[in-house]
This record gives sequence, structure tokens and C-alpha cells, in this order.
Amino acid sequence: MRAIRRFFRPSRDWWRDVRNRKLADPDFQRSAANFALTRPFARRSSRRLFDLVAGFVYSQALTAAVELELFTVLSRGPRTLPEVAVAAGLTQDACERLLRALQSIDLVEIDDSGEETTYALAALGAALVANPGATAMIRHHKDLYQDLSDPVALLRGRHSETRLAKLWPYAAEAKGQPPADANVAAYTDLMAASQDLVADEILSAYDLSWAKRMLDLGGGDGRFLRKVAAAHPDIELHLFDLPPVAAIARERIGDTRFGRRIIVHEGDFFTDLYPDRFDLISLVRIIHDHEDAEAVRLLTRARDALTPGGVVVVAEPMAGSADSAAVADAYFGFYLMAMGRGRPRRPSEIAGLMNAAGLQRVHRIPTALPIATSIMIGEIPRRNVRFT
Ligand SMILES: C[S@@+](CC[C@H](N)C(=O)[O-])C[C@H]1O[C@@H](n2cnc3c(N)ncnc32)[C@H](O)[C@@H]1O
Repeated sequence: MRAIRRFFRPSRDWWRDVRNRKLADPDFQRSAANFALTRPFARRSSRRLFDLVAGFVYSQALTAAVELELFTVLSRGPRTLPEVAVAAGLTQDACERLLRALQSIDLVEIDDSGEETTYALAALGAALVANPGATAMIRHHKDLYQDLSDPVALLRGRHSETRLAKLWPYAAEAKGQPPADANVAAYTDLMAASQDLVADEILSAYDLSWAKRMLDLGGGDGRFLRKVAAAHPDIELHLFDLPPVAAIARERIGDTRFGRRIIVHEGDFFTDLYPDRFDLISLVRIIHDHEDAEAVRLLTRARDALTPGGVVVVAEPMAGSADSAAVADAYFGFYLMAMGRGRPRRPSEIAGLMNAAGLQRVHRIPTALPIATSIMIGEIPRRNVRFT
């Protein structure tokens, strides 16, 4: 196998070298754009390059539209320019500029076939209206946008305190700062807003119905466990999170029909005792917040809290597939750097951490939307059974 790889590598390197030299040649680019057969590729590649160069402007147009509640206005049906401008509190000129920008990035459709031009949601705009999690992220990205204003300083660790480090108190706490309650509520809401999609993915990809007693570590406001409770009426459910988050979870769960079914525990999952032993322990969007040594410590504690035959489920966006690389490696890579802790990982890296924590038969469960979450499972043997 190694010999085959050695045989192919020089030729692969050679091809890449030839291709890159050609693509870097302006004459080649010009003739590719002029020649009918290569023109579609040339156009696609220059469009993709431009999208990378200008993507931050698209995001700012999107932010303006969300802040001005423009998608909500258009979700009620097509509107004329004066109607949208009044609703958004903009001059007609500014509003038209924004609407045209949104049309160019497939969020709005403009219909000028009738007497009066009207503006409506395009398919992508309609999808956004149906996804409150995405809207919450867009609003939150104002902070991330500021933190990324000098990406090189961030990469070199030579930046002043980031907004994200302030928002995520448990990341800042590691640097000796106490968590502020307002920030705890803000990040808990943000997580809750994007949890439904993740929970649906987990529940449709992995059958939890065998479990009798489940613990969700770092369970936030309990949105995930409420979905589990609705889908599996017989599982006893426990949530564990930091005291201020547990207080929010208690209040929110208490207001629902699951008030008695989900038991909320507060504490530090690195140092405090877990409330009992469980046959299923989930860590949803937790491991990527932590460096390797912390992650292994947490997974080891989870393993120690399993009953024989028990299972640990790790669910979060993971790097390594074409579908999820941009969200994991680019988005979370930089997001977590701005937050000050953690890293996105490939499934094989998470498997390595789970193995290091003594979990066995570690494997991946495929999900339909890896951009929302991937899933890794690790087990401990039943008594008297040894996994080979
Ligand atoms: C990224 S959020 C994920 C929340 C939830 N699992 C979800 O997917 O929506 C991380 C959670 O871990 C909790 N957490 C962080 N450090 C913790 C610690 N040392 N002990 C207990 N919970 C902790 C946070 O309060 C937060 O609720």
C-alpha cells in the first residue's frame, strides 16, 4: 500500500504543480474565460474566488436585513418598495440598495412584471425565516465580527480581550474571571435557539430507546432533553450544568409538561460528583469547547459514571468531510480561537480522545446534516464481556 502511495505521490504533486502554475498565469485565465468549453469553469471559479473575497460584505447585508426585521416583513407576502422602506425605517434609496444586495445573494426575489415592482422572499430567505437559530447566530455574529477584525493578531495570540471570551464565562473563568449572569443567560439562549436542529439530527440518527437512565452533561437550558423526553416517554432524564445555567434550565423545564421527568443538577462537570450512574451519557456541543487533556478528563469522568454496557454519545459539528469542513475547520476553528478555548476535531481525533478515556468500540453514527452535528459513540463492556 505504502509502495503504491509512493508511486502515485510524485505524479500527484507533479499534476498539482502544473495545474497551479497554469491557473496563476493571467494569459491562461483570459483564454480559459474566452474559450466556450472552459468558460463555465472559469466563471464558476472566479465567482467562487469573489465570494471568498467579498463574503464579509454579504454577511453584513444579511445582518442589516435581520436587524431591520426585513425577512419578517416579507414573510407576510410581497411588498412594494415604499412599504418595505417604511417598515424598515430606511429611505427608499437605501432600502432598494439593501433589497438588491439581498437579491444578488438569493435571499430576496424582485418581481417587476406588474405595474408596481414588488419584493418577496426567495427560497433561501424563506428557509432563514424558518430557522430562528440562524437568525440568533447572525445577531450574535456582530461580536465575532469585531473579534476577527485583526485575524493575524488573533492567530498570534496578540489581541486584547475578545467579546466572545466575555460572552462565554466558562472559557473566561479559566483565566480567573468570574462569570457574569447576564452573559450566562445570553449564551444559554443562543445555544437553545440552535438546539432544535441538532436534537432532531441526533434523535433521527441514533436510537436512544434502549436507554433507561440518561445524563446530558452541559445540557444548557434543557432543550435537547425536552426533545428526548417527548420522543422517549420511558427514559429517566438528568441534566448537569453550571449553577447559573442549571437555574435557567429548572425554570424553563419547570414551565413545561416535562417538569417532573427531567431532573436538573448543578455543578462543575470537571470536579463535582455526578448524581448517579447512567446507561447513557451525552455531551452535545461540549468537547469542542475544550483542549485535548480537558476533553479526555471529561470523557473519563463520563465513562466512570456509566453502568456496565453503558454508552457515551458525543455530538457536535466535526471536521473532515466536504459537507462539514467549512463549518468545523473555518467557522468553529476561528470562533473557538476568539472564545479562547477549544478546537474543532475530526471524528478520528474524537475517537482518539474517547479511546484515551477508556471507552471501547468507538464508532461514528452517520447523520443526514453533518453541518449541524456528527455523532460518535463509545461503550464500556457489560460485566464479564471483553470487547476485542
Ligand atoms: C456550548 S454549550 C452547549 C449546551 C448544550 N449542550 C447545547 O448543545 O445546546 C456548553 C455548555 O456546557 C456548560 N459548561 C461549561 N463548562 C462547564 C462545567 N465546568 N461544568 C458544567 N457545565 C459546564 C455550559 O454552561 C454550557 O451550557
